[in-house]
Amino acid sequence: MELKVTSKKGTGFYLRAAATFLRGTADKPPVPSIVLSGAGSAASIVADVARTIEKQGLAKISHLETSFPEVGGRAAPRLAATLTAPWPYPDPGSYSNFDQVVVESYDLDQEIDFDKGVLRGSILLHVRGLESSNSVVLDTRGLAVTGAFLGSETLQWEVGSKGRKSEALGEALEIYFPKPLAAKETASIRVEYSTAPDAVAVQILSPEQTMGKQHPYLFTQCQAIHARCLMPCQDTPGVKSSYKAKITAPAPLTVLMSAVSEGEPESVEGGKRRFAFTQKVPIPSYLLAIACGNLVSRKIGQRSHVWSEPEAIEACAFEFSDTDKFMSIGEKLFGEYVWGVYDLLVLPPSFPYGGMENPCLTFVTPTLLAGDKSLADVVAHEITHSWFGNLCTNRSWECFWLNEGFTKFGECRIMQNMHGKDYEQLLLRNLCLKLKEDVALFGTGHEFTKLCPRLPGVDPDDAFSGIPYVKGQMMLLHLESLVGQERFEAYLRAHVKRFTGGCLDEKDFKSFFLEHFAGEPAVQGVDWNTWFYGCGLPPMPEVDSRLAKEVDLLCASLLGGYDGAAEDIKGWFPAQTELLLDRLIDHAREQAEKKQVEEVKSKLDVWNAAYQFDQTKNSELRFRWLMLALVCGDESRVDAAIAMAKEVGRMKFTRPLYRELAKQAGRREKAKAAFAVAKATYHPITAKMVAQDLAKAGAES
Ligand SMILES: CC/C=C\C/C=C\C[C@@H](O)/C=C/C=C/C=C\[C@@H](O)CCCC(=O)O
Ligand SMILES: [Zn+2]
Repeated sequence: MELKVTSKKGTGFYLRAAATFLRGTADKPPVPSIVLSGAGSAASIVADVARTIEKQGLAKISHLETSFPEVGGRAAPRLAATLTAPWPYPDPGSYSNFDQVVVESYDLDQEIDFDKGVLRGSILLHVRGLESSNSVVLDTRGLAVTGAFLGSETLQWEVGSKGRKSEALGEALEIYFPKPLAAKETASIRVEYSTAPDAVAVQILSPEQTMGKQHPYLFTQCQAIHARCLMPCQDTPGVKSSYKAKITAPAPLTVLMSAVSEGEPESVEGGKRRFAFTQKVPIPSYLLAIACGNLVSRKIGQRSHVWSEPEAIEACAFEFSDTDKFMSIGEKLFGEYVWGVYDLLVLPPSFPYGGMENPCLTFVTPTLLAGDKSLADVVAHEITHSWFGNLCTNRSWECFWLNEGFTKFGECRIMQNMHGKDYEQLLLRNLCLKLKEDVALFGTGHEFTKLCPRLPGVDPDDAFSGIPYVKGQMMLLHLESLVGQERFEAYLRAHVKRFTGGCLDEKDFKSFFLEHFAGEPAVQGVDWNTWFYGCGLPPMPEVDSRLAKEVDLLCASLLGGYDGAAEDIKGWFPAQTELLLDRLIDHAREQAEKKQVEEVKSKLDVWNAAYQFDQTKNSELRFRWLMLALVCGDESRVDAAIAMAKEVGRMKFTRPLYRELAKQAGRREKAKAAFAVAKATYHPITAKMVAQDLAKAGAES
């Protein structure tokens, strides 16, 4: 919520408005935070209002930003103050009362109805009281609840009770116990419900949208707070539950879950089959996953099968044949793999992420199918989540970096074991560029550039970027540089042992690190607060890589007028070519700022003749090449860029392509038209985020 302050209305007006938003009204729930901004004389109104609201105890000033934009040829002071209300629930992204009652396990029983686009059935929640409580509060979004029961007894329930509903968090479902549930007492509550056809967690593809064109396909994506669209749950990473599930689907479709299969499905009436699963390791709600389609599998390792539609299975089995190698390096580095099975499911192109670490069954995008295993590092990343994230879990989305920073570190360490230190350094060089770009996108003083941002009542999708990944990895590399690699890797194994099965936040991380290295002078001077709560870029690590130097040399030659030749990059790692393109994009952006990009643009066809970028099958290279063309203002590749944005729903590619297209008026219309067509084929999360990006681009133009 943003309030733009002008000096036409006085302090009293904005004070009343801010207080009304923060307190809420009979028909509008309170907003968790407000940004007040104003320039010139309005800046002092912003300051007055913010100070008064804080004095009244309604909210705290969580961020202040001063800038001096030019207004009418003169620099005027501008002040933006973020006021954040105290968050009344135990998790910033959930309404659930898991500080009073916890869901220890559940049994999910659902039938997939492709015709109606919903899942229908029940969930039996096994809860335990932590203190005496009258009700259990669960998260939901759009669920049609038809009943709640304790055995055969009907329970009272209410949706959105006590104003707990919002666009960002959905609607609380409060179920009242017939008598208070005492501490340590258990109860099993059954809720009957069906999901909404527009549930953000679920994408249903028509047969025409699949490779085989014969059968529909369904898959879910619950991270960060979308599990509540699938089931009433305590949708916070701070609660872990084991589960059993029975999912019924029309034959001959196969159902897969983030769990171990109970074997062959049972046939049920109406030409359907019921699949059963057990996940005995307690997991947070965001790791629940379901997929259903015409799926086949191939064994690719001791504990691993790859699943996909039949048309792609051979290509998938080849691409991911290094899975066992990653697994054994992961076990050597981080400890025993406890999940039994490690399968991969290759989804349709609309899958919104590179990979999702659903336990026992990693979901991956088909954009990894480069034909040469060069993009399988995403699998190393997802395997690393088997320890960081899935066993040792961020307590809330405000410390997401404890999942992703550790995992990025671990992924690169697996790669060091595969290809050597120099290769890990090369990856780091690429990541430094990525971090710079992501920080620039939010703006260097933005809350979301912190390693631990405040996210009360915020949909974590809005805060998502590479920052928790790379800034987190950099913090760990910094700590490693203080104690040495061997001791740091031993610490990682100790960290896994310490936090396995539980959750942690940055304070738990810090105190265990200091406990582990007690008495070690090297770790005494760590500036923890700047790492955790400082905005913008951290100190960049010194990168020393022969592989990166080769790239720098070629980049300098190309920019110095050399035309390039295929042999230049023969035998290169694709990550080197990625770095080359990233560096060219960086250069083109600088030139575009100075309105001098024509020279780079004039070289694109020449470089393409040398390196065949237009023909690449590697999605990372294709994406960078098309971005370079867009930054250069190359009209001849706009259609190719639009084609990639339409065909691939992986947000890492789709969002930057749309954003770049939308920067210029003419292309913006093309981008909007493309989105209007492609929207229906995207996953709901991609559709939501691209719509936001395009709206923002329109507003800023
Ligand atoms: C500070 C950020 C706070 C919270 C973000 C929490 C969750 C983000 C949510 O939007 C879900 C993210 C899911 C990510 C899944 C996989 C990624 O690792 C993929 C990375 C990009 C890619 O390779 O396509
Ligand atoms: Zn990850």
